[in-house]
Amino acid sequence: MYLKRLKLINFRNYKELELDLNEKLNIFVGNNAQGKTNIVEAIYMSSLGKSFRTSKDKELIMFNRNQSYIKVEGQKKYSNVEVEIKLVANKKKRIKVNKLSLSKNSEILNNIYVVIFSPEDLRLIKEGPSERRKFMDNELSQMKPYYFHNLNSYNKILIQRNHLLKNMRGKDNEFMLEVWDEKLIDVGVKIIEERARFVKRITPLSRLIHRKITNNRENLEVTYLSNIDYVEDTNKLKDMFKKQLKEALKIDIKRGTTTVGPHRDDLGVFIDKIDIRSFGSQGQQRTCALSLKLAEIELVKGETGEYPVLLLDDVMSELDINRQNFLIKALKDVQLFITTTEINNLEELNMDEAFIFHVENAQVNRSR
Ligand SMILES: Nc1ncnc2c1ncn2[C@@H]1O[C@H](COP(=O)(O)OP(=O)(O)OP(=O)(O)O)[C@@H](O)[C@H]1O
Repeated sequence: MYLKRLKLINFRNYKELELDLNEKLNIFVGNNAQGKTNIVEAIYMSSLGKSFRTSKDKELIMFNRNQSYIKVEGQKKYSNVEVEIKLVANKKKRIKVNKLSLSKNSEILNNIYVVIFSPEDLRLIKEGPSERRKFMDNELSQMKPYYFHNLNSYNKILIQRNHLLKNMRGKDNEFMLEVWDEKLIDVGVKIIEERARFVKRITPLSRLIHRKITNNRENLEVTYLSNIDYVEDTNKLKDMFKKQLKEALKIDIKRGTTTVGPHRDDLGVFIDKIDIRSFGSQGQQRTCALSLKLAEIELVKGETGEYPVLLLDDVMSELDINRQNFLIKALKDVQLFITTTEINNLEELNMDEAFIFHVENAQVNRSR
């Protein structure tokens, strides 16, 4: 799919902005703090209904204003799609898809598909497990709205269970946990099963891409490190979760928190059996992150029939010329949005068809 038009009112530092977009390549160039990432952020919002930079919608509304509006129009293989988001200070955001108001904001998912690649993503392998869980969760949420729903439910149940655990010390009321355990297991198992499927699909895709980037020198293996000992049978998995919760009960009460469950999952990333999270060079870790991100694009295509649009926020200058080269070649079918402070760094891009937007203090001017 590709995006055709973007409109912003009182969004971040944009009082009013309307842009026609290029089907293939859009480059936003400008100095720091001018408003480049704000544009990418608005596009991301139109896909997932939330920002990748803040969980506080209020921060997205222009200073000293109380409302903000985003409209993104896109073209899919067989249909148009239009997403509108209205943010009002201290109120729930309102979202329309193709002019119809959504009763639940999670219904925004599965309309516009984006994959974002930022400098933080390059650190995906190096950082802690929460970043890798986020990697799985964001993609799964976008492709499968019920996953997003389950994840939210799981987190709410977890908060309740932890609250109860904190108030249990010294009391004989363990039976009160039973109802929360049952709910936690029920939703948790659905999350585990989806993540296991996700990793199974992304493994061969990322391995293939990684081989190409490294000229067949490295063999990438991605594994799902489920915190609950994974078994394919749903009922057995539930039993396992139950058993592990029971075994951890004393520790959980002592610590006042739930120590087992998918909120403790991780991804294992190995090259020729070596754990890259701990032993990879910085270059290897970056290449693995790149392979995973590119695999994600293929996965979205496989699941939805549409290529997602790719948001490359400040990332090109962090890649060496070989990796830039590979990225550009691999992405010829994908609409790109690139933010950069220096256009001369983008030597490998075919600028013939590109739209180049110069961003200065929230003023956007197209030079071609
Ligand atoms: N709610 C808001 N209202 C008005 N201005 C805002 C708001 N939030 C952020 N800004 C302004 O937006 C600008 C930052 O924009 P953005 O993050 O898009 O920068 P950028 O051009 O991508 O810079 P860099 O190259 O450093 O990443 C800052 O000047 C900041 O003050």
